[in-house]
Amino acid sequence: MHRSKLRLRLLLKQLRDKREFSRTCSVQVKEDNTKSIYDPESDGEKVMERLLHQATRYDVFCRGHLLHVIQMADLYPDSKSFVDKKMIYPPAMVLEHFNRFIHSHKDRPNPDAIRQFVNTNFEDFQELETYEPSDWVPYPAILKNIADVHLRNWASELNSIWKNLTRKLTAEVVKNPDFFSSVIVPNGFVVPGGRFRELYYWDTYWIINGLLICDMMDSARGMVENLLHLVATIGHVPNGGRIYYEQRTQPPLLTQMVDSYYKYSFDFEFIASNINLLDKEMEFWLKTRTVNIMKHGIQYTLFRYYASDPGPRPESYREDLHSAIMTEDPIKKQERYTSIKTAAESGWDFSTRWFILNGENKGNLSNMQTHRIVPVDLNAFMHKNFTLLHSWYNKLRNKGIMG
Ligand SMILES: OC[C@H]1O[C@H](O[C@H]2O[C@H](CO)[C@@H](O)[C@H](O)[C@H]2O)[C@H](O)[C@@H](O)[C@@H]1O
Repeated sequence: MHRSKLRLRLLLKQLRDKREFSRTCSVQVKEDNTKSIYDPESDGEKVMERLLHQATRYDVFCRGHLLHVIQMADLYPDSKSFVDKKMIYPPAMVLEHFNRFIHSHKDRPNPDAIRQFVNTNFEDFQELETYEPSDWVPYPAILKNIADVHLRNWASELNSIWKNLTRKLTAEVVKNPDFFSSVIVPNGFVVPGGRFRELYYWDTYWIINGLLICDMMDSARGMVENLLHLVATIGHVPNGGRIYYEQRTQPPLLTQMVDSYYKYSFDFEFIASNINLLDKEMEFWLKTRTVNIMKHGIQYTLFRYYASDPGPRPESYREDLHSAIMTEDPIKKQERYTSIKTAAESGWDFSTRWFILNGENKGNLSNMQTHRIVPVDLNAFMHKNFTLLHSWYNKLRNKGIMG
């Protein structure tokens, strides 16, 4: 058979697999991709080129057949290990290799073959490097105010941890982001540590308050700028600095981080030049995370956490799929995934506070219904955000900066 026809057949098969897979696992398939390929008038080679060109790192690390096969093979104790790897080839080529691989194993590769496939197409890579922040000082002013010697030593030890947890993306990642799941940000950042090797949204709130206490104003501003950059590029702050976190956010504390920075720096210029982005984040919450509640004949618009993108969490794929395995109905299955992802978005993950059983806050993990709860703390955060923005807009107006 002509080579291009054979490749086209492989692609058609992959699309069919994806469709079947999307039926069972509710994973999204880009419908326009399937349109022209079934058009008998279309030039198969060109269509294939276009499809392969369109493939992105999202098709490898966030959705699709490859992710499903690799994560379900149970290769690593922590599913996050796979989605944090580097691709050795561009995404389109990795997917083409996968098509050939899956076809040559008649759709049923064994775990050893899958491991071999991963080892030839992916590698572990140090995406981050440690560096000593230029504003780090061994004796921040706060230490002088701590009378108790034990507490002062403890605070001094805490201050030295900044040097262990500060990271920046390596030049290789910034130059070739398509090979990685990392999201590019302009400045260095502090990571939580352990398996959490990337920045996290709400962790950054406490981190920057700690940095400010330790006189590290530039580092704190740099981290706030990273989150503002994410709002500018993605439209909201993702859960963390990985593409597989982009569909969920975390407790909305960016405006309050700007406020913390302002309280130390008195830099109102910083607020003035970024207020549009803070506003943009609020728009995101208003458009995607509100519910209307009627009480005593009055309608209230309140906020909830809600991450409803299809399928399991890519970084905990196998675990989530297993937790929904007993649920046959695809709508209920997706509800389960939504509930898990929404719990992750809340930052509290799998807390008993998200359980609902027979209308009461009871039950177990299988009764988790995070997206059906209106959390008081989330609404308090949003209230504070709007109050701050209101006062800053007033100040800008009084200064004649805004009409
Ligand atoms: O310290 C970073 C974050 O760690 C936990 O959440 C993260 O890991 C979860 C499990 O892999 C994942 O579901 C979640 O999306 C991640 O944010 C912790 O629960 C978070 O509060 C914390 O920000």
